Amino acid sequence: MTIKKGNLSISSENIFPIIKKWVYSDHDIFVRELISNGCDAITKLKKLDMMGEYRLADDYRPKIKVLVSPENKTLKFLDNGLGMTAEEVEEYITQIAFSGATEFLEKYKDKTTEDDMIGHFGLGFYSAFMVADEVEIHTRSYRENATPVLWKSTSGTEYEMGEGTREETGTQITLYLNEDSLEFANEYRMREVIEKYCSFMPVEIFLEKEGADPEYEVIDAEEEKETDTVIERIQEEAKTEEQEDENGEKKLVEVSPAKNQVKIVKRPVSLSDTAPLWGKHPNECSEEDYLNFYRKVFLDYKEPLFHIHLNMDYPFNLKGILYFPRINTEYDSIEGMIKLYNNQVFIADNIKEVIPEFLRVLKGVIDCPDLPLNVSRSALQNDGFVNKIADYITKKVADKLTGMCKTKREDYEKYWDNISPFIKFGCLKDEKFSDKMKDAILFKNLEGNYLTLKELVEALGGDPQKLEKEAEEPKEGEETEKFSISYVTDEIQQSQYIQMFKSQGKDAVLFGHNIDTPFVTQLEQRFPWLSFQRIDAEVAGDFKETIEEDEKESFAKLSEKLKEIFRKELGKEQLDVQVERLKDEKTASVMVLSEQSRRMQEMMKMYGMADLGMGQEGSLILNANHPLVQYVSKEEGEHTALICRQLYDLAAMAHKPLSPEEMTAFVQRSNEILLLLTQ
Ligand SMILES: Nc1ncnc2c1ncn2[C@@H]1O[C@H](COP(=O)(O)OP(=O)(O)OP(=O)(O)O)[C@@H](O)[C@H]1O
Repeated sequence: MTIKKGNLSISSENIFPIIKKWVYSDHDIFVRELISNGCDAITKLKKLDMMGEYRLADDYRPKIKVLVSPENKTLKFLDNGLGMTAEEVEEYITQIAFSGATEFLEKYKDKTTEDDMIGHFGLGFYSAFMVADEVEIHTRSYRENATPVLWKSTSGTEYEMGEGTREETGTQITLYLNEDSLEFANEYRMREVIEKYCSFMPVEIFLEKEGADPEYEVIDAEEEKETDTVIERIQEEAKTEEQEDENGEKKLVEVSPAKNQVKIVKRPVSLSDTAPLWGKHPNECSEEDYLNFYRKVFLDYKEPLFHIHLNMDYPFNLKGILYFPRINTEYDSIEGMIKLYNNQVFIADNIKEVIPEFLRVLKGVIDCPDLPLNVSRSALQNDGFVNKIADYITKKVADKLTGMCKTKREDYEKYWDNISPFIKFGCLKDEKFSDKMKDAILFKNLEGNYLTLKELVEALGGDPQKLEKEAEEPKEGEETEKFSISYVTDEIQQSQYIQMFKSQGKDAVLFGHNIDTPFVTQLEQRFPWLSFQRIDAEVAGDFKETIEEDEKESFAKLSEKLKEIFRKELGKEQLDVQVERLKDEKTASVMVLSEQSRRMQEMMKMYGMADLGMGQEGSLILNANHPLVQYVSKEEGEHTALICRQLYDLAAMAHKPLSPEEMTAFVQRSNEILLLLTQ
């Protein structure tokens, strides 16, 4: 073969700045490109064998080898795939690969953000020049009597091609690393990159350090395999020990039997699992398999709650496993990780176009060979096919959850506190998901039982049938009668109200997460006859005794008097004070804030306007049945001021935390009260 020289249609001045920019973001991606080329070459050779166009040797074992050499500053990728003839190198490498690079350059030269590229597919072989000053290809085609080829390029824009020396079918790509990329000649760094991109490639991948001393291991003779390189056969004699028996006589006892062992060259361990769990049928996978897979992929030793195995061939090909992680919301940030693969080749984490936002708190893997990955992100967003994938994933997750709620209710309830924040988030983000989930949203009541909305409405004496109907636009002037459901956001702070509820046989639900506020707003929009209010929003009618007609006048006077005294003693002229006769005799005072005002306050807090003094103070409700209130209502006594302030603080505390000054005053006053007891 004559030596051929050539020039590529791109110049180093225009391509390198772009390649370099690319290098800074995903500078390790060339590993994926070169290894997946090797995988493709192997797949093609196996196909030729299947079609009868080539005969694979009986002991053929497809494999990719990566050799690092820190001394020589080289990196080699070897595959036993189909190899290339000189014509093929000319066509595929010189023309296609390099023209691919030109096309890439054309496409991305005006793009400045990383976001515009996804997966970086399409640059393939050329990506080697991101890290190498010089690249060599030694290849030999599977064709009979094929001449080996050596191709090299020192600049990425000029090349030289001639006859090579490779004897076996397949390809070796050698990278002479540039000074900025020497890290890739480090075995540990290379292992990390291969594990990142190639952990599940369909071909075994072995990493070795060139020229390293071989490592050995000793195994039992019966474990020896034909493929092992035996260094030495070891016959170990039985070991004996002198021991005393129960009669005190010394005897020789065998402590380990005679063994036949073999010293072999350490068996190489593939860095890729060629048959990942997601590709198997769910029936073939045990819980243990799912758990081990989770640990291996996410290095998370907390057990996930449960998983969903996605497995479909039609209308598109998609497989994957999604795990619901156990989340300690107090300490962990809820950040999931969904790894996207294309035919077992890792593409990227958390691609937002494919994985619906609310599911990005999950951990999992998705393999979708049909995904168009060589297009820009903006194109992905508008791609109907990609949207369908996201819809499908959402639907599957909803199916699994609703199925579990129906058939494994006990488990589902156990998981509920953990999974409810993201399910609610999903409902807020995705109407279809919200629709599907409507009978699988649980509400925890004061007894700690979990009820669906239907069960809850029924338990509270409402009509669950009404939930079947979506909201109808209320007619003009029409007032819908509200069905009110009380909720608790802080069991400790609101314990006084809970106590009142319990004593009257009333129930409420527990909402412990920020997401609950927007979530109930959504529910109320959907069912305008439903209204949620915090347990301290009002003192409902059933907690009060009715004031008889003939008492009304004197009761009004009493109320007026108490209002005046309290306002004066507290120095709060605007304070709303209401006097009631509460059935719960233990309660002297409570604070209420209407649901509407509270939501308004929360909203202002969210927008950072809490300090503008627009927040409303609650209303102080006094129980005229309580002796302390009765004491205050009598002519001004010695302790009136003390009692007024203490009753106010006690009521306010159950509502919101006291300020530091208020707290100090409260503690001092409490001590004063205790002192009075001692006198
Ligand atoms: N190790 C190899 N063995 C045999 N052929 C190879 C090898 N590496 C590259 N080729 C040939 O060179 C061509 C160009 O490779 P390149 O990686 O640039 O693009 P690609 O693999 O076709 O596409 P992609 O952009 O998805 O990587 C390949 O299609 C293949 O025919």
